Amino acid sequence: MTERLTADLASGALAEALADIAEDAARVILPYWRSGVVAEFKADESPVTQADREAEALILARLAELYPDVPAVAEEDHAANGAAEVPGDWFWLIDPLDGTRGFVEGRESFTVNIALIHKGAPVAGVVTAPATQITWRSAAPGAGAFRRRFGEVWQAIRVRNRPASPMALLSHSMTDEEAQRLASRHGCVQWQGTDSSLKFCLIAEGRFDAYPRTGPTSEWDTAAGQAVLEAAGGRVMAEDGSPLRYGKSCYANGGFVALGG
Ligand SMILES: Nc1ncnc2c1ncn2[C@@H]1O[C@H](COP(=O)(O)O)[C@@H](OP(=O)(O)O)[C@H]1O
Ligand SMILES: [Mg+2]
Repeated sequence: MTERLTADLASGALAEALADIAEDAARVILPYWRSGVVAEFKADESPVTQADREAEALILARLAELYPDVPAVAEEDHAANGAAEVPGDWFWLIDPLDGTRGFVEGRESFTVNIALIHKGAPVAGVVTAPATQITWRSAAPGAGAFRRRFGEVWQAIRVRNRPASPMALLSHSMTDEEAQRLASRHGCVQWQGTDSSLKFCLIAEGRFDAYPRTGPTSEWDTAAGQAVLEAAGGRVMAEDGSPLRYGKSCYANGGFVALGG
């Protein structure tokens, strides 16, 4: 069933195909940005917009066309139809618009996220930032990570060695006091608040060093970012110090820390 999938994963063609799909989803999202888009609120009180739904529909249709046998777990489908059983060894994890709150408020830091999971590990992933038109992706296993501006050539990226004054990225969803405490717990004197999975990508390209998170996230919020960061030489650890894994109960993550070099 997965012969073509595994061949494309091994050659890097899969990650490139995911990048094209995520950029097309970004083109669906962009007209809604800073255009008075209205958020509705889901049962868990998180916001959703027409842009989230249209982008997810595009991604699901394109993945089904390319790899019809691979099941998909996507944020908005999950919210509308409830928790599906965790699929088999291979599945997609999709967040069509991560950072919806910032998107609605007109900030730049929102992303499209597609990851391939194999036996609990994110083995390929792509994150696209529609507002700045930048995409980050994994490659063939062991072949690093890349970023490009839409329409330009791919550039290799890598985490930086931990500097003397490491810098943390944190969710906006905490007070300054909480953020300061969390950053210093991970040896960082400076920190910056940033929405969405962009945090993983900024560490992957060597501009920041740590992204600690204590509050809840869902697996589709982190899987693609983790795939990019790991491919760039970083890691994402659950609270017990082991790599963050996927296909957990209700697709819910506990705390974690993402680290560069
Ligand atoms: N209580 C909660 N449970 C699960 N996920 C939560 C959550 N509060 C926030 N999140 C997730 O955190 C994401 C935002 O992260 P950040 O604060 O780093 O920008 C949201 O993504 P969406 O915007 O896709 O809903 C949402 O999924
Ligand atoms: Mg999200």
